[in-house]
Amino acid sequence: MEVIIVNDYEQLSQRACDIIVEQVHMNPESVLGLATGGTPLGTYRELVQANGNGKIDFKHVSTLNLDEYIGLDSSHPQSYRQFMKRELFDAINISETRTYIPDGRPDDLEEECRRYEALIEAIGPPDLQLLGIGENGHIGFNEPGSDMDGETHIVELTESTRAANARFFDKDEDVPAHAITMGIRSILKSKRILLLASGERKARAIKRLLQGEEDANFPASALLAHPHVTLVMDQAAYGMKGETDAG
Ligand SMILES: O=P(O)(O)OC[C@H]1O[C@](O)(CO)[C@@H](O)[C@@H]1O
Repeated sequence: MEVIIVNDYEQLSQRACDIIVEQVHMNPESVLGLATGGTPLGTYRELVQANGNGKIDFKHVSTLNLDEYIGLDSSHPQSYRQFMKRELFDAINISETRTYIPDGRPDDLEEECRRYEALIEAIGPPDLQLLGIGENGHIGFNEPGSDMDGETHIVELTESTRAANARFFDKDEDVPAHAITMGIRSILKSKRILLLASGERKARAIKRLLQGEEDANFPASALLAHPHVTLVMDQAAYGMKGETDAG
């Protein structure tokens, strides 16, 4: 695992953007795996700016998102489809037809899981997968105890994940209880993984990851088996005193 420690969230976002720009320069038809949550917001802001300045062209890029809440229509403001539109897609020159996110309200959930996994194979796998890490070590919505060899599936969210995500909703009880997520095996199919961690509240998870032991109770540890992971974190996530996190 390549480890890059930067001073603060701003530098982290800049560095992540540079890595994505490099990837798209190398292959203008890149497939990017994208993530939601607070951590990638700065990276998306930088990418929007880079696109505006002509430093990156998304015309031939495709994207595959990790996950979606179950029960939220794709037009719901807190759905990950709307999150991605707001934070990135609507502000860059990407064709919406090339942006893929699981459907959170399909007729048949199991069929949707199969469809999305087949899509990962057909469109991807991603050349570069952007990832955040949960305080409990979750990646995508793969919570502790998840099948380390699982593909796209339905998960029940833990109370800690629901509490962490409640900040995006008006009321705690509005946070969905289930999600559809790429499995750990689906994530590991990506050619390269760019893992981002910012802020003190991620320090415990990062420390555990860097201890280097694979453990199903700590899903991020599955990344240890991947040949090309780049971890970019700020000093606070590394456990050094530093700036505050992404919020
Ligand atoms: O970036 P955040 O908001 O700290 O979230 C960390 C992880 O948790 C999730 O938001 C899911 O709860 C992931 O999408 C994200 O990578």
